[in-house]
Amino acid sequence: MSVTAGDEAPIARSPKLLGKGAFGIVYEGSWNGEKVAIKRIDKAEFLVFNETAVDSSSGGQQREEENMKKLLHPNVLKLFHVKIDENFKYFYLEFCEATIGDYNKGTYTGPMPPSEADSLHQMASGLSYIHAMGQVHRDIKEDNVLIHISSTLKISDFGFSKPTTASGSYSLKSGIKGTQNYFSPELLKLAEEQASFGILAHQRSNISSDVFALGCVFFSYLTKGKHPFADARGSFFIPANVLEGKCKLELITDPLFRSIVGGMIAANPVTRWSLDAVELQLKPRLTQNC
Ligand SMILES: Nc1ncnc2c1ncn2[C@@H]1O[C@H](COP(=O)(O)OP(=O)(O)OP(=O)(O)O)[C@@H](O)[C@H]1O
Repeated sequence: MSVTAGDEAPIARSPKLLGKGAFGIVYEGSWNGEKVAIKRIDKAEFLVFNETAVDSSSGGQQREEENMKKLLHPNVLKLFHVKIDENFKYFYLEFCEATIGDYNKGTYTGPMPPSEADSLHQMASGLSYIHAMGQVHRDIKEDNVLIHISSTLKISDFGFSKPTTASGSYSLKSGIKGTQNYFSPELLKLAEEQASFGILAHQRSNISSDVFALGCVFFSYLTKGKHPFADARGSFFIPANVLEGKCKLELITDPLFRSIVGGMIAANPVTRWSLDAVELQLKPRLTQNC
């Protein structure tokens, strides 16, 4: 991983747009002759968007860079290079074909891992590695699992990631971050407290909230895009259903996958399954040597 500064435009004149996120635009580009995805973050926009939530130690883009630099795993998106100019910061990322969200919607029909168990295992293995490296992701969702042409799934987008203690806990002093429809019940309760009383300087959360979010991603992957806590009223009611434990596990037809997802989205973080347990349960079904 390298960092450079300079005026030379890193993005071609008419670049191919790959997607847009809350913090930046992603274009196709090249790095050392290899096709890459370049995520361009506008420094000013980022600061306005994040002004109430800046960590005392670093902003999100700095965090994304620092955290990604340390990670090297087949199921975690690789950061090759960072370039900085007056207005933007550019992340040169491993190029992927689509997201799990695209696959679920049917807009991506390219190469995938050979079986559902392989896909689930790859996602669990990437997240487990991130946790083992002492980080919590905090924004696991179907659009943050990318599909590489080699039929490999990769966890991406480290803008909200943070260091954890050895036991997997982390401070909420910079606020609760992430995507609400993937929040665990304990995070939703803390978010309600935060809305009433302000930022919870002394509260802590734990990597098990990432496991809950990945359980929701597993569910949507296995049901082609459904959310376990959505009902006929639409996605607006997902948080209320999470708090009431109203989920539709029966939509997963395979009993093993149903029990794994049930364990991952358990309401109680203490009894929620660990990723080690998830990987162990999937092992007999794997067709690939992971
Ligand atoms: N490495 C990549 N290769 C190919 N496409 C990518 C890559 N990274 C991101 N994209 C595309 O760009 C989109 C935006 O990605 P980005 O990480 O900026 O935001 P997001 O995670 O989708 O949203 P948000 O940041 O709002 O949570 C993705 O949904 C995906 O379609």
